[in-house]
Amino acid sequence: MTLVAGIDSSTQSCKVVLVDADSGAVVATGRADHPDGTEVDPRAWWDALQQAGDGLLERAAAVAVGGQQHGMVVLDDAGEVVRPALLWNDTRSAGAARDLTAELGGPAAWAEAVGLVPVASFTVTKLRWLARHEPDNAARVEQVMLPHDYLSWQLAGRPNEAVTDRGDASGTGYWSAATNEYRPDLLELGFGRTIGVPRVAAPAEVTGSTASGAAIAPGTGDNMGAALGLTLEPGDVVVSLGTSGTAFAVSEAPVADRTGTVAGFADATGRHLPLVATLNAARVLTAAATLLGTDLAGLDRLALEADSGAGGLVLLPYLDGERTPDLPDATGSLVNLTRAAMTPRNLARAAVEGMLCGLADGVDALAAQGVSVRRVLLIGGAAKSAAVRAVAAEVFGTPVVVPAPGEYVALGAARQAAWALSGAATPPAWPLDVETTVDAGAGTGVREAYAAARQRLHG
Ligand SMILES: Nc1ncnc2c1ncn2[C@@H]1O[C@H](COP(=O)(O)OP(=O)(O)O)[C@@H](O)[C@H]1O
Ligand SMILES: O=C(CO)[C@@H](O)[C@H](O)COP(=O)(O)O
Repeated sequence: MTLVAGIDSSTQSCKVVLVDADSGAVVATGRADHPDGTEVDPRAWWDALQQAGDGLLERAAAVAVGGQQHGMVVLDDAGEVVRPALLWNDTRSAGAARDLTAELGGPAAWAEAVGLVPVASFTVTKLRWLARHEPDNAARVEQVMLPHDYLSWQLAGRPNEAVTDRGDASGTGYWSAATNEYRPDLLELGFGRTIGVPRVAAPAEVTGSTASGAAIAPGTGDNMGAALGLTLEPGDVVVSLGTSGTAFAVSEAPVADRTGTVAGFADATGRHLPLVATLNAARVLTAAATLLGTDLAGLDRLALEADSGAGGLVLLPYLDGERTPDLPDATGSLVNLTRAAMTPRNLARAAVEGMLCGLADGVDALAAQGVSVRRVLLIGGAAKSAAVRAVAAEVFGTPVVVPAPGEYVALGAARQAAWALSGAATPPAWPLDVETTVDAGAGTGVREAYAAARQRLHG
């Protein structure tokens, strides 16, 4: 049996799956936590990868890394980390995003150039922040890479040339998914000078080998990894509920949304991955559970006991600021409190509904860009919640498919590794097992109440 390994180095943890390259069956898994915070020393991810992959990576004939997108990893001329990486959910570069948008001539100019409009998540804004706020650190920077690029480079023994892929490169703000080219002018606009960037490999290229001799595939961003790990059909939209909430679909054509709501990313197969991301997803539920003095199972029970609409309560869940809508300095709000409504059940329900309404707006934004939405595939840590599944079917208004429990980012990376190893024109056909499908729920006014509250508080 030929084994391949897939890695998901995401915000909260590193997960490794060892998979039979022919069937896609998972034969072993590993996991290690990442440090908390919105800036993290990339060496901590490398440590976590070695821990999670211990006893697994050596058994693989090929390996690939899926990683959290956008994080700014800056290295000096000796390949050493200059400062901790600023992550996708670090909002300190919101001002830089506004400046960069204006400097290029506005949102439409950015959408046209690289398929996205700067917000604090994107790498180019973090480089601008670094250049303006830490000039001594900035002066030492020789090259910039993304979290998955850094780990692939470490796995390859830190070669002279670092490698990335279309998917992750498309989230930097200085690479265009429409033209498949870097935009050195935009990198320079952001950072003030030219620095090294990884080479963008072909989707199934073997880019190097590990110390134990495994072939290294290009890897990709975590959302692109998930798209590859799920066998998507036309009309499928994926909603991932991890630290971030994302809604995305594979498309043949590039997307350039000048409102900035949909980011025109590339996927990991040579196509495109229009995507909407929120900063507040699974952790809204953990915060709500803490507030209610319960755990996630308790929150789930309470939310399912409440009526749809939470007695009128609406949570705008901008607990870590927000990216979509673009409100980096926002905080959360709980509105429509009355004595009757203010029960633990309604609070739990409002947390689930608020988290999902932001993603439902994201699915609508994808549809507005021409994405066909026939069903939603729900993945990520919070997709385990029964309340989330039930509310999702209601607010999305489509059937909600919950794939069998699995680490779909890591599986997608493994599938890419198997593809690179095979030398075939297309990825291996691995089946997608479904745990359950929840029928579309009837509209109950939840989204309207959410939209009204958002309009009232944030315009
Ligand atoms: N049963 C559950 N209900 C709600 N949230 C859950 C459940 N199980 C795990 N989670 C949450 O899922 C999150 C981790 O999901 P994951 O997709 O691995 O995130 P990331 O990829 O961002 O690291 C954690 O915040 C965890 O609390
Ligand atoms: O910023 C984005 C997508 O644009 C996030 O989706 C990150 O890629 C982090 O993912 P998770 O750790 O939440 O999976």
